Amino acid sequence: MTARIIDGKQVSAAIRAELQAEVAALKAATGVVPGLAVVLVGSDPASTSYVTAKEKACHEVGIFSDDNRLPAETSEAELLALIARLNKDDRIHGILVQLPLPKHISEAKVIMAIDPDKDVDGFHPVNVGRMVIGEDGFLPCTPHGVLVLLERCGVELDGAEVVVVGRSNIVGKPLANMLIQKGRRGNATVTVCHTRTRNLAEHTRRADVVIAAAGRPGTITADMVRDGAVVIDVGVNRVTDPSAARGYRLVGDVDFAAVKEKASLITPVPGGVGPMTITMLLHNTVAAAKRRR
Ligand SMILES: Nc1nc(=O)c2c([nH]1)NC[C@@H]1CN(c3ccc(C(=O)N[C@@H](CCC(=O)O)C(=O)O)cc3)C=[N+]21
Repeated sequence: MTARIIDGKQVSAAIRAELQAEVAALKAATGVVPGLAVVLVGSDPASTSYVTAKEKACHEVGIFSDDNRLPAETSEAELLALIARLNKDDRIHGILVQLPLPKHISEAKVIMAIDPDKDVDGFHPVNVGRMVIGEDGFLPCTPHGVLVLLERCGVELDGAEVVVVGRSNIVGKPLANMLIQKGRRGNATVTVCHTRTRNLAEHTRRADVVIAAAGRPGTITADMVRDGAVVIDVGVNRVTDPSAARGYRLVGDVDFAAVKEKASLITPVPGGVGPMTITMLLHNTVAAAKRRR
């Protein structure tokens, strides 16, 4: 079987157009403009490019973006003071602190300092707890983006066998929790695999949907995928490539060329899950602005 390639950019563009209309309607009805504070500490090239992409996406849909770029030497106390100020700022409905942070700053402390009602990343323990028990809160952007992508591509999850490869706090763990939840976009039977899983292929071969979120190129090869399976690649790995303009190339966790000959539906990297992550951030920011009214 040769897979249909999921166009994450196209799905993202459709959702961003819907959000743009929502933002315009909110502004017309109430005068409220959703605001997102983005905080970047240091100048890691990958982080800088993600943050720039987030700010650009905000402008496209009419969200006010408050750009906070701080030097790598910023102290933990200074960062916590900035967060306290943003928590109180009425123009700001969402706060995103780009991870990873420099080693001298505790990520756990910083995440805990963000008002849970402005935590559009869905990383605060309060929102993690709400997600696990199925209560309203902010869903983390990447796993949420995966579910919306599957839904918009007509993939039925009810009763499906889903194998998640990876157990990170930002992708694997929340994704597994969301997939087992009762209701729309849930009701799946989920197996979570990781680097200590004894026979990974034995698990992935049974899956109707394989979700790769291990952060390692080549994690999923063609022999590990059942004919006709749906394959979602969450990996974003930079590999050096002297022939590329930027000196590197982006690859996922899936051996795309071989797996696409076996799957029924597959996401590429780039252009798959990545754009959905930013789109769900915009979605959460608009929801935060509406909720606070
Ligand atoms: N507090 C926090 N929240 C995050 O959501 C967060 C974070 N920290 N730290 C880093 C990861 C990574 N992440 C991505 C976002 C967009 C793309 C994306 O748009 N990728 C494009 C390509 C981008 C390119 O070409 O470089 C694509 O896959 O098509 C990828 C990865 C968000 N993260």
